[in-house]
Amino acid sequence: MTNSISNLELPHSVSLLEKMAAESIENGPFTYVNSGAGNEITLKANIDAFESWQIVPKYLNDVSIRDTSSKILGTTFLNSFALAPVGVQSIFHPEGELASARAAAYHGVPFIASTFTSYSLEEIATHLGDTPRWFQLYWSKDEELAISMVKRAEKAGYSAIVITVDTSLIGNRERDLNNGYSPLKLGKGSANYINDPVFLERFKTRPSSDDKGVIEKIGDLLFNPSLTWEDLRTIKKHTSLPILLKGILHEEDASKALDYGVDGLIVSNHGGRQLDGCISSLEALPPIADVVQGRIPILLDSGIRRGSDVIKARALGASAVLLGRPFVYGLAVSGEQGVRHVLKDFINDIDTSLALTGCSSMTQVNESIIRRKK
Ligand SMILES: Cc1cc2nc3c(=O)[nH]c(=O)nc-3n(C[C@H](O)[C@H](O)[C@H](O)COP(=O)(O)O)c2cc1C
Ligand SMILES: CCCCCCC(=O)C(=O)O
Repeated sequence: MTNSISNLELPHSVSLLEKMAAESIENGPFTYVNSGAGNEITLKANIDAFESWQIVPKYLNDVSIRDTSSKILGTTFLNSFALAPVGVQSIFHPEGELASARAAAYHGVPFIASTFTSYSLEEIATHLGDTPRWFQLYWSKDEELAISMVKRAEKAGYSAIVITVDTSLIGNRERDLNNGYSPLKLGKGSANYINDPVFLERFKTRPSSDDKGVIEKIGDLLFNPSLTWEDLRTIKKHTSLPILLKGILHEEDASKALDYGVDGLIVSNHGGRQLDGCISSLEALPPIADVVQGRIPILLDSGIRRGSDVIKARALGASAVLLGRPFVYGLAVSGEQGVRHVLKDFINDIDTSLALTGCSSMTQVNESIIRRKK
């Protein structure tokens, strides 16, 4: 890995950074972040969907002072976005989540830590300062382990739990399969498991991340295909933190989420990494927003690449978005500096896009400024 290019040499577009990332790290990890499931139709649809909507700006408003923030479940999103939960970040840079956490803290961008990280959720928290953080839960087959992770997150200052629901199994990621590349088998996402008291109790002795038995056990426990809506009642009994569901695409599921007292939704197809051929996130958003009617916040990810995407997502009903692959490309190219660079550009682009839409605040962005391309 090179991972140490000076900021002056870093490009100001995600597509160029993506090319640079391909040259900076090995093919296995690059393909892992870059690829999607199956024929990558949904991966492409996520980007195309943003192109199929157009902003119709309204001018001659005073936009000299602007506010790009939004407040969601008590968390201030300074620029209406957070970092998406991304697992195994040490395959892109040795400092992995610690580097991206420091970059997030530098810019005050909320951070969502994955269950499947290379560093433990407690260690990541120490690199975040007072930056808002949420914890993404892969609800383990071992319920006690899942609850233990939630409790640890609560103790480490994470202020919401994001349960990913689109991952009953891992998607059919053909390019990774063809490469024979699996970060799970390399033991790169074990930190939250080998530091968990419930997991340790099952193992009796302290396991190491590259122990074959540990890797097998994590692989077995990681996802829980038997999970149902009723299981949400269990988690609510064990934590007072707000619960968001990540991966909601159907408006009927949004309606069920309201019935089950869920606190927020993240409309997402996991960046096209799970079910190929499923709807793009942006297309899924309007019917969900219709059902929700502002009762709980809606966030969106999958395909967010530039500031105008944030404006479009907001206009169609999202309060904020999550940034995924672009920050990982920055991490791969230049560690913390690379992520900082991506965040700086993205923040500037959001601010510029807001002003050029003719709005001085995100609260003014609504359906009146967006039209579907004919
Ligand atoms: C390398 C990588 C790892 C990811 N790991 C997780 C994860 O651990 N948990 C999760 O809920 N989503 C995970 N995601 C999905 C992201 O949270 C997000 O939904 C997706 O990246 C959005 O698509 P985009 O990056 O194309 O915008 C991962 C995505 C990538 C690219
Ligand atoms: C190799 C299995 C781990 C999957 C967890 C990370 C993830 O969600 C992803 O999309 O990749």
